[in-house]
Amino acid sequence: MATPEHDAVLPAGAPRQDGESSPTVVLDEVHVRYRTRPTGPSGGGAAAALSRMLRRPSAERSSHVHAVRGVSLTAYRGEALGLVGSNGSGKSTLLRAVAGLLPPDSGRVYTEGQPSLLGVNAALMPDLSGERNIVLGCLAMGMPRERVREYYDDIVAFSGINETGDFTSLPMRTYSSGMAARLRFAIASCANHDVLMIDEALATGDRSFRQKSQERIRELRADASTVFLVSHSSSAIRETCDRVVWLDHGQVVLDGPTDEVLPAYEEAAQRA
Ligand SMILES: Nc1ncnc2c1ncn2[C@@H]1O[C@H](COP(=O)(O)OP(=O)(O)OP(=O)(O)O)[C@@H](O)[C@H]1O
Repeated sequence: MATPEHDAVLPAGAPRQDGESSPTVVLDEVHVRYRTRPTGPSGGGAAAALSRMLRRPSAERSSHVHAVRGVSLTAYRGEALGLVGSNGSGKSTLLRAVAGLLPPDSGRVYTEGQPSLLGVNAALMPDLSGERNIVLGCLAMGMPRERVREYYDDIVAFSGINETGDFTSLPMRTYSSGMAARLRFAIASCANHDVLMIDEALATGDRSFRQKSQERIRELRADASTVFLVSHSSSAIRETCDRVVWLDHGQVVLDGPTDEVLPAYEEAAQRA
């Protein structure tokens, strides 16, 4: 069995194509399991004591969810790759493994640079103002302070959060979910990334914002970034991605051009 590992750089032996289309992410037989423990009433109350007395010994054992099962794929510079699959098929887990947030149990993840994961729950601070979150978010992505100042106005303009008032000075908890999602996307996509992963973050924006973000994704790709997009919206995938990976129960069902994989996935989803 291969050693579980997340390698920051692609090894010399990784498959390479000529010129610009070099690989940015290589997954080699990646397996990810979550350890889970059965829940029950806790603490010293009567319900907890009764629950402990009634619990069978086997329920004490922790079990696991095998969320990603032997996924292998290679993503290249300039590629936008959509991940589709039903709820619980392992899409978010796979992205978290690529981002280095979840170490694989076995198999290997090679990435070029540090991938940035933009999820619906990206860690912005609800009690801090939009302005503070922009600065902290950029610093957290490793951007030098001077660059943050340089990008600040663009981020505010792109997010559109000040269109109806001075929202940058207000705490983020006062934002609508769509505004927060727009700000997250604006922060994450302001700089070039070798690998940018977007997990359903486009879903909350309105139509005009979705168009703007798709345009931004095209620019990132033109600058040779690789973009992963997880979405339940076929139109977002169709408009953004040229390649689609369909996951089911943690395994790759199909991996290929969008116009081949997406119709097959949609047909299977309709039958289910
Ligand atoms: N923190 C966790 N602990 C235990 N199991 C988890 C955890 N997160 C996800 N899982 C399980 O792992 C499997 C894959 O979940 P994942 O969130 O990756 O799927 P998904 O394809 O992104 O789903 P969705 O489309 O609903 O967002 C599911 O069975 C889920 O219940």
